Amino acid sequence: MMDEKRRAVIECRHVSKTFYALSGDHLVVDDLNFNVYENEFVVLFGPGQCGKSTILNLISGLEPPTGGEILVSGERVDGPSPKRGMVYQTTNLFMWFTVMQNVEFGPKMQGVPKKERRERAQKYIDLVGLNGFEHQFPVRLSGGMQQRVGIARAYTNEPELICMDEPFGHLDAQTRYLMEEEVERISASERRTVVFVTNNAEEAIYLADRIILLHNCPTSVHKEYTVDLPRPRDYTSPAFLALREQITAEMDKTL
Ligand SMILES: Nc1ncnc2c1ncn2[C@@H]1O[C@H](COP(=O)(O)OP(=O)(O)OP(=O)(O)O)[C@@H](O)[C@H]1O
Repeated sequence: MMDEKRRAVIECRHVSKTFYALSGDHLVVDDLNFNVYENEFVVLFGPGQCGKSTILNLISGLEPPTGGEILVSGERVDGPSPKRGMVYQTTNLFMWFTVMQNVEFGPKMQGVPKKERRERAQKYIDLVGLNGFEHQFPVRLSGGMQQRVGIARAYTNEPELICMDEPFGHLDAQTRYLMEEEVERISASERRTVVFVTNNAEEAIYLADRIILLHNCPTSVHKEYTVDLPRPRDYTSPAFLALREQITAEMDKTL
């Protein structure tokens, strides 16, 4: 069960977001309220185009809300910050940099001395299973390996919060399962506060401490589920399948 005394890393309070355009205003987020607690793995789950990426962009400070406020570690978000790491569906790696250069880029920009940032980058390269690939260029790596680089890059900044926006959406089913297991393993050994976006119920249940089911656009919190199945989870266990059925049926009500 969630211990409400834990420190809130994210506080979304009455958040709304409207995109203004000549063709008409588009209300995408409407009175969104939720907290995410320290070291919690929260999955934002909802139908396609409901506004999940928009919420992550608001939390990471890439977009300002039009109403309400978002606090991260008690401070109002008013722009992007290296304290909030992002992992995207497309890896956005620098193709002309090696794996090591990609992973150490964040600390380098923050002026972390070379020895320290190399050690830090190596720790996370090892953690994601890319030991031996430090000097390869991303183009030589598979999609799953490129996502590992993206994850190592996010962790190497040692952010207080990592946002992952459908990071395995482009991967084939088998690689996706493998990467879900990898994220499970990484977050078991390196606890972080993670907000992970998906529209895949299985992925949500496999990874989440808590699932926030979102309404269709304009989005807000429809329902929350604390997932207390033992880890690593078994996709085929009766409890897993029952929860999947329950959440999928509930999602149909949000459409
Ligand atoms: N910069 C923008 N300007 C105008 N409309 C936008 C902008 N960004 C997102 N939208 C609109 O907001 C709605 C929600 O988009 P968003 O990408 O947040 O949904 P999503 O749930 O992440 O979708 P998916 O599951 O397909 O990735 C969509 O209708 C989209 O067209």
